[in-house]
Amino acid sequence: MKTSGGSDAMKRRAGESAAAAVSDGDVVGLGTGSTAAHAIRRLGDRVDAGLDVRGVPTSFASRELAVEEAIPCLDLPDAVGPDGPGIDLAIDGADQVATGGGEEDTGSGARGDAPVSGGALIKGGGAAHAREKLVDAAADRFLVVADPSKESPRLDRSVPVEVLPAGRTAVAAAVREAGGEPTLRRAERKDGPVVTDNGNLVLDCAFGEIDAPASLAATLSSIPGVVEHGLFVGLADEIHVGTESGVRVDEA
Ligand SMILES: O=C[C@H](O)[C@H](O)[C@H](O)COP(=O)(O)O
Repeated sequence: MKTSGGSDAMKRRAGESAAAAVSDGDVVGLGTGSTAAHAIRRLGDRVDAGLDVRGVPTSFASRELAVEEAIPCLDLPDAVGPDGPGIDLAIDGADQVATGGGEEDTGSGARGDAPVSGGALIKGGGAAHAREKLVDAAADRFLVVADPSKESPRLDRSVPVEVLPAGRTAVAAAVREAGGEPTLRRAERKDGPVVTDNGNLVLDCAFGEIDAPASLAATLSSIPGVVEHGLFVGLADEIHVGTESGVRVDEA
């Protein structure tokens, strides 16, 4: 599984804190990335100890880890279909977490019409954001797990945008039109681009400081050829931040 910056001990504290919020009988969205992996491993320990849960993986990698941990899995369509149990909570990492400020705006991706300030996220460093957004948005509660290196008053990292392969030049042009600079994500250990679990490509789009994440989310969602983007606005309920000495839990 991909790892990123930040101390692994802090990521582990965050993951374990979120895993502790899972109750017997829950259906749990299993996020992707090095921080969510700690939550999945702790859930695996709890399953070993007799906890009855079912996981809904957000990627090939999180499914592999869940299988390794003997966590029974459900596919998303079965979990949220008419006869499905739904998803009680999702636990997922983030590449950047807004700690506050920004315009109060709403748009595509926001849950309800709550004003947006802190808690907006950039996700997709592992190119898993399309399925992550489906699972995280479907959950009754979405717990973000992070270390302090992810926190920022304003979002300013590049926004991953998953695109249909045939749409990549048209989407890139539309992103430039919207003030962004798109870069096709290239694979590190193969010649050529990163191909997502869904068979698509990723454009990492630099917009500088993002003052109005919901407005930008709506703009990106409206571009033909965009499958999903990594701005998660109005979705997070709690942020579990692992620190040097423990865990801080913030309401989003
Ligand atoms: O596509 C990947 C996901 O959005 C990850 O949750 C995100 O990149 C954070 O990963 P990590 O916990 O490894 O920093």
